[in-house]
Amino acid sequence: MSAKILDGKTVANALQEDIAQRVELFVSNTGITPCLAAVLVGEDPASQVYVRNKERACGKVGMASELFRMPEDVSQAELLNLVQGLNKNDKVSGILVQLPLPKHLDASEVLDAIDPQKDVDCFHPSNVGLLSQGRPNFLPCTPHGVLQILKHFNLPTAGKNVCILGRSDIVGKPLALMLMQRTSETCGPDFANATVTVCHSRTPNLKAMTTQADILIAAIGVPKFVTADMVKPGAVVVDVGINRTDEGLCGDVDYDALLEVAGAVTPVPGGVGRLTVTMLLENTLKAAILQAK
Ligand SMILES: Nc1nc(=O)c2c([nH]1)NC[C@@H]1CN(c3ccc(C(=O)N[C@@H](CCC(=O)O)C(=O)O)cc3)C=[N+]21
Ligand SMILES: [Mg+2]
Repeated sequence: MSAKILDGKTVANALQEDIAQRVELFVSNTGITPCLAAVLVGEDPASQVYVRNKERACGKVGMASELFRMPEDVSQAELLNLVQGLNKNDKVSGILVQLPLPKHLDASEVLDAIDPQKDVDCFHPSNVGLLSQGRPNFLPCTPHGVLQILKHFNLPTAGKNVCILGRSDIVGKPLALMLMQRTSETCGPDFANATVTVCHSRTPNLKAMTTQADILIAAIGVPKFVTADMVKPGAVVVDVGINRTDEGLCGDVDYDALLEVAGAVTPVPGGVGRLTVTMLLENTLKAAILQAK
C-alpha cells in the first residue's frame, strides 16, 4: 500500500485564488485595502521565516502587510503600547503577534490587549469563547487549515474517530472544539461531527488510542513521534508538526514509514503550514469586512 499525499500547496493555491478575487471586490467596493500588521520581537530564525511567508502571501492576494520589529529586550509596556496603537490605527485590519515571545514578557497580557475584531489568530478569550459556543468570529488558522485540507481531498470527519495528539491553545484544543461541533461555518457538517479524542503527555497506552483513529492528527512538536505501528491501516494522518532537526525540517510523524500504512498523509513542509498562512489571509479579509461595517 502507498498512502495518498495530501499536498497543501495545491489547496493553498486554490484558496488563495478565491481570496484574491474577494479582496479585489472588497477594495473596489470600499476603497480599503485589507492590511495585516505583524509584530516580531527578537531575531528567532524560524519566526523570521514564518513572518516572511505571511508577508509574501499577503502580497499574492492583493493585501497590504506591515512588519513591526521590536528588539529582544523590549519591555512589556512598550509592546502593549505598540498593540494599542495598532488597535486604533484604521489602516490596520488584522494584528498578529508572532509567538513565542521572549520569556521576560507576559504573552497572555499582550494577546488579550489585541482588539477582538483585529484578532486574526483567534487567540483572544472572547474569540475563543465564541468558537467554543459554535458561533465563531474568526476561525483559528492552523485548525481551519486542517479542515480545508480534509475538505479539498474529500475526507469527511462526520461520524469518524478523530484522535488529536496535543492539547495546545493554538492547535489541539481549538481543533478538538471545531471537529466536535455540529457543523463547520466554512466546510459544512461533513467536516464536523467527529468523535474526538485528545491525547497528551499524560495519556496512558497511547497506541491503543491512536490505532482506533480513522483520522490521526499530530500536533505535539516531537520529530517523527508517530510511528507506523501507531496507525490503523488506511487511516488519514495529518502532520501539524514542523521541527528543525540536523537533517532539516521534519514533522511529528515518521513520514516515510507511514507511507506504507496510512491511507493518506500530509507532507512537511508543503502540508498544513501552507494552509496556516492561507487561513490568516482569510481572517485578515474577514477583519477588514467587519471593520467596514
Ligand atoms: N501568533 C502566531 N500565530 C501563528 O500562526 C504562529 C505563531 N504565532 N508562531 C509560530 C507558529 C507556526 N506557524 C507557521 C506558519 C507558517 C508555516 C509555513 O509557512 N510553513 C511552510 C514552510 C516552512 C518552512 O520553510 O520553514 C510549509 O510547511 O510548507 C509554518 C508554521 C505559525 N505560527
Ligand atoms: Mg507544512
